[in-house]
Amino acid sequence: MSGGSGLPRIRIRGLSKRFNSNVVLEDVDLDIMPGQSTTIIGMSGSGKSVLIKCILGLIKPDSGEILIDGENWLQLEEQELLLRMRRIGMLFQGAALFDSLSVWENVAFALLQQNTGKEEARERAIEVLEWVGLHDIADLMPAELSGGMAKRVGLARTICHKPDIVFFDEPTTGLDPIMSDVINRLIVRLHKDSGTTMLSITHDLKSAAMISDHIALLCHGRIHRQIPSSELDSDQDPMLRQFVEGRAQGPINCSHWGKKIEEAIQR
Ligand SMILES: Nc1ncnc2c1ncn2[C@@H]1O[C@H](COP(=O)(O)OP(=O)(O)OP(=O)(O)O)[C@@H](O)[C@H]1O
Repeated sequence: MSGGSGLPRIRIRGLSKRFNSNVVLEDVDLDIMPGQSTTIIGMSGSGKSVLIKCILGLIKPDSGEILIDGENWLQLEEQELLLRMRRIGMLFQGAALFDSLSVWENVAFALLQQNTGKEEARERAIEVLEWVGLHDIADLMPAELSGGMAKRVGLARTICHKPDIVFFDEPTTGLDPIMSDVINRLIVRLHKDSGTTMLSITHDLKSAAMISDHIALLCHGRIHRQIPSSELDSDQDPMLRQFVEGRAQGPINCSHWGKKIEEAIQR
């Protein structure tokens, strides 16, 4: 399904979410155009996961709009939302494979849910497993996989049903630098070959620069700055620089860490 020229595939307006007194998102605005790959970066606890969970309908925001191809998903009935979710792919941080299903059944999970025949689903699963370099493990169980293999199986599962929009939650967390590079390269290839719209969250700046064409800094509950990823090293915004250079001191308010830590880093 096309987003149409000029219309963002994902448009977020005034999105706010608090947990009791903890204000996590406060008036978040974000546009992602069709075929764009955007990565949200930000400190631990800045609300990156909460933002993605709001988009996926896993957390209900307090206010705001989430428009996908111009349609407000927050106003959809559950059944309608489930139908729309078929167009979405999601790679969770820990790959989140089902232990009781074989690798190919995990990969083809969305297809099997959509009543695709078993043989056709297995064929497609093996095709995407080949794409991630794992064609010979279709009948293994998740417990038999290494972390890097599980991540690649998770990636195969994310794209098996040919989604229009893909979300990546920390795609390289817990992987060694070489396996991280493999995953980054697969994501880049996916983006190049399919033109899928992508939204990722990560702490890994190398990964962010590689897999995305735009980078957005989530800070103090808002998208503070959005830049082309090619400008990550040259952009002079003080908060962005503090984050990129990994400095504890600077304009990003770290008060939620507690007074003791603040005092310690001032010394
Ligand atoms: N279900 C929840 N109930 C209460 N508080 C929550 C819930 N989910 C998240 N939070 C709080 O929201 C804030 C943002 O959490 P979130 O997981 O989105 O951060 P993050 O930017 O993804 O961090 P990290 O990079 O460490 O994964 C944190 O203060 C967290 O404690």
